[in-house]
Amino acid sequence: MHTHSQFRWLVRRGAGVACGTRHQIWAIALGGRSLVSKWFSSSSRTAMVASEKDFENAVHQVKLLKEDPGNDAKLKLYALYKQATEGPCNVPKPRVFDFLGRAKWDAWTALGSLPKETARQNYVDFVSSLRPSLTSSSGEGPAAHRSLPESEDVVVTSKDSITVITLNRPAKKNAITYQMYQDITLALKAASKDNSTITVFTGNGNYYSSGNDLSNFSNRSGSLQQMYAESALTLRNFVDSFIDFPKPLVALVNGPAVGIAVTVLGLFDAVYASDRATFHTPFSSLGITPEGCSSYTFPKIMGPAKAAEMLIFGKKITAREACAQGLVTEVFPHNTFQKEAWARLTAYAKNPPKAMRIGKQLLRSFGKETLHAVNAEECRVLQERWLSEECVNAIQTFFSKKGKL
Ligand SMILES: CCCCCCCCCCC/C=C/C(=O)SCCNC(=O)CCNC(=O)[C@H](O)C(C)(C)COP(=O)(O)OP(=O)(O)OC[C@H]1O[C@@H](n2cnc3c(N)ncnc32)[C@H](O)[C@@H]1OP(=O)(O)O
Repeated sequence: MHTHSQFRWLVRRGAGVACGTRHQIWAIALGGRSLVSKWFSSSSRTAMVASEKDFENAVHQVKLLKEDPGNDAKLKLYALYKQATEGPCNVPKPRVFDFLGRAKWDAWTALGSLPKETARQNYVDFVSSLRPSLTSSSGEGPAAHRSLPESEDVVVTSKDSITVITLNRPAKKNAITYQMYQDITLALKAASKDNSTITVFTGNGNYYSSGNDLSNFSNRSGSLQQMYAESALTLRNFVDSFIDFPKPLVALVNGPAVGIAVTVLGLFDAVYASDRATFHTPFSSLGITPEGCSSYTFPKIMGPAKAAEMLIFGKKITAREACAQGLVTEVFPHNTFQKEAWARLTAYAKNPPKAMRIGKQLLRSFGKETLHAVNAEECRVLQERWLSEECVNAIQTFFSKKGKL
C-alpha cells in the first residue's frame, strides 16, 4: 500500500537507523504517542490549507531525502501522511512484538480526529522545516564545474555564463532512469538560480536520448499502484521544472531523440540539431500516451495533422523535417554541429541576462497555467496506461525479444 511503503522507504533510506537498533525502536514504541501528540498540538494551529499539489510535492521531497531525519521525524511523517490520506487510524493495533508496527500505529492513533486537510497542511509544513537536509545535494549555488553527486548520469557544467546539463549514459543511449529524472529536476532548479544566462541540454555519445529507461518499472519495489503514482508525480515535477524554467533554455540535439526527450522540446526556447538527429515518439506502440505537454505544444507548433502523425501514429521524423515543422530551430551538418552551435550560444550568452529573462517571461508566461493543467492531465492518463495490458506487453517485448523501435 502506498502509505505503508512510504514508511518502509523511509526506513530503507535511513538504513540502520529506524530498524537499526532495537533500542531506538523501543524508544519510539514507548515514547511515540506523547511525542506525536506534542507535534500535533503545536503544528495544527496553522490556518493555511495546503493544496493537493503542495502535498504531493512534499511527499516527493521526502523521497528525495538525502539524510536520515531520525525516527521521531519519520514517525511524524508517517502518521501525518496516513491521517491526510486515510483519516483517523482505522486498523487494528499490531501484535505486542511488532515494535515498529506499534510505534506507527501509536503515532497515527495519537492524531485522533485531526481533519485530513489539517494533517495535509501539517505534513507540508513539517517537510518544509526539514528542507535544508532534504536538498543538500541539489547542486544549488553559483554555476561552477560540478556534477550532481547522486549520479554520474547527469553532469552539470558551466562555461561562458552557460550552464550545460549533459545526459551522460552513452552505453544506454542516454535512456533516462528514475534517478536521472530527479537529478534533471534538481539541476534545472539550481540553474534557474545560478549566475548563468542560458541553460543548455545535450547528450553524450551518438544519441541525444532514447527517452524513458524502460527498466524504470522493473527495477522498483512496492505495489504497482504505488510505483505508478510515484512515477506520475516524478514525471509531473520533471515536466513542471521545464515549464517554470525562467531563463532561455536551449537543446543541442546531437543525435536521435526518443519519447520524452522529444516531447519536452516543445518547452525549450531554441532547439539546434545535428543533421543526424531524428525525432521519434513511439507512444502508441508502447501502449502509452503523449507527455511533456506535447499534446498541447505539438499541435500549436506544427499543426494538428503533423502532431497526430508523430504523437498518435509514431512517425519518426528527420532533423530537417522537424525544422520545417517548427520543432527545431536550425539544423547543422554533424561535422560542424558542436562548433557552430557553440559559437551561436556563446554570442547569445553575452546579451544582457535580465532582458533575456524578461523577454522569455513575456513569450511564455501567459500559457503557463494551461501547460501545468496539461501536464497534470497527461500524467493522470499515463498512470492508467502503465497498468494496461498493451503497455505491459510492449515493455516485456523490448526486454525479452529486444524488440526495437
Ligand atoms: C518508478 C519509476 C519511475 C519512472 C519515472 C517516470 C517515468 C516517466 C515516463 C514518461 C513516459 C516516457 C515515454 C518515453 O520516453 S517512450 C520512449 C521509450 N524509449 C524507447 O522505447 C526506446 C527503446 N530503445 C530502442 O528501441 C533501442 O535501444 C534504440 C533504437 C534507442 C537504439 O538501438 P541500438 O540498436 O542502436 O542500440 P541498443 O538497443 O543496443 O541499445 C544499447 C543499450 O541501451 C539500452 N537501451 C536503449 N534505450 C533504452 C531505453 N529507453 N530503456 C532501457 N534501455 C535502453 C539497450 O537495451 C542496450 O542495452 P544492452 O547493451 O544492455 O543490451
